[in-house]
Amino acid sequence: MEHRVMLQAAGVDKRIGSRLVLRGVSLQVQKGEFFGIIGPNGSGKSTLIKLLSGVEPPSAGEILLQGTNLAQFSGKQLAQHIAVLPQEALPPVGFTVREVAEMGRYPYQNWLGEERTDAGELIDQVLADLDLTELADRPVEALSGGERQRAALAKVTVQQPDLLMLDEPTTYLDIGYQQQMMDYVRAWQRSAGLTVVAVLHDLNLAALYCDRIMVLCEGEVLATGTPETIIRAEILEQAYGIRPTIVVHPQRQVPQILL
Ligand SMILES: Nc1ncnc2c1ncn2[C@@H]1O[C@H](COP(=O)(O)OP(=O)(O)OP(=O)(O)O)[C@@H](O)[C@H]1O
Repeated sequence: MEHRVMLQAAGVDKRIGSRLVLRGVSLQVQKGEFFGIIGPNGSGKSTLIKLLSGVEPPSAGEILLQGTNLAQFSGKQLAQHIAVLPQEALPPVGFTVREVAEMGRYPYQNWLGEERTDAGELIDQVLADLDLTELADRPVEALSGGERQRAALAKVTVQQPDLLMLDEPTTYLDIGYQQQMMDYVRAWQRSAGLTVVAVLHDLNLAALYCDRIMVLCEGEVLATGTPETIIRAEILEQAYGIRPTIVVHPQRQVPQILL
């Protein structure tokens, strides 16, 4: 059956020790949507990404991927659908850029590490698209932060997921690389109908790239909506305790904040 909803969470709680870190979180991400999650430090964003990607189970509630509970997928099956680009996208040391990209094929390989189709061409293409051809044989520990982030992006691209999750993907990047990375993900979203769920700290980036944004605050959903409805002084004051000035981006017509 064709599902228009890619990912759904219903009444999700997460308890860590004696603390309820997430409380009654519900969300629906449509296929092909760019969905942002924002919120102050410690509000539960990374924890939510762990649950949404199936790394950890919720303590209550359920999470469905195209209508099927995440708990019903094996790790390898899940990896054919969902790729996660973590905050510290530092691929393991001792591997070359090409080897790191090849790891993205893991969900399609049998226990001997063999794949039914040859992914060599795909890997070459992705390395070229990300400007990594020249660096393909370089060990990842000999890369700059921005290059390493591109190597990590190559790996998740080669994984060919339907759903890409980003946890603060631009944390260690300068503004040039931040924009490059977000543009790359958006181009992929538009060309392949990729669904994106991204935790973003930068509210201006969130407003520029997300179709909808959810605000998490102390483990609960404060609001969900388009950038225009979310990036507003009242909501940001409630979430972050600041009252920024909001202006409209002169070219893109989305809200941007000034501190
Ligand atoms: N393994 C753990 N043990 C105990 N507490 C934890 C653990 N993981 C997370 N927490 C707590 O859960 C809360 C939410 O953490 P989480 O990392 O999800 O927040 P976040 O919104 O991603 O924060 P940040 O923006 O700072 O990355 C925090 O109070 C954190 O201290």
